[in-house]
Amino acid sequence: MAKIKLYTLALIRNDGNILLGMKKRGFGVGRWNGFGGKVHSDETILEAAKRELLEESGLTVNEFQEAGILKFEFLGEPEIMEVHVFTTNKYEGTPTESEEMQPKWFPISEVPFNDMWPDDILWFPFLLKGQKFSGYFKFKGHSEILDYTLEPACSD
Ligand SMILES: CCc1c(NC2CC2)nc(N)nc1N1CCCCC1
Repeated sequence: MAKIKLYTLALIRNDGNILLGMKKRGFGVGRWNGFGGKVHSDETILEAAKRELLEESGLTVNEFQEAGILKFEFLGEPEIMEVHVFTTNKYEGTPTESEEMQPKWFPISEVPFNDMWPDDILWFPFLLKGQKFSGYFKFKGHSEILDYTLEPACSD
């Protein structure tokens, strides 16, 4: 039976810009991404999203918008990664480099998809339009999408 592991991913907006972080080590190193990570057993998904964002970027967020849910399967691996994606333009603090991430603001028109996870270019349009989405991706390794589904999701 596939084991589902919960993750968070937060994308911070500021007018026409979006905050991304260059991953400095570990899973996804060398790629720009939102801020997030594993949900611990003693916290809610929202608490994890806030904690990971603060740890990785120095920003404090009290109000997240649910943007969507992404499920990832990797060929040959039993674990399904379920990523809860959040967005907000209400935050406090200044983006600060952490051990994990080097943050940088990008104009929406200049999102560096070539240096991001390959799925991102597919679901970012939903996020940028404020249209909730639900996606499932089957990967071979960390760069090849074998197949996927992606659709608008109803709010509740
Ligand atoms: C689940 C991996 C992943 C991803 N796709 C990967 C090919 C499967 N895309 C994006 N943007 N973020 C991802 N993570 C966000 C939560 C922390 C871990 C990395």
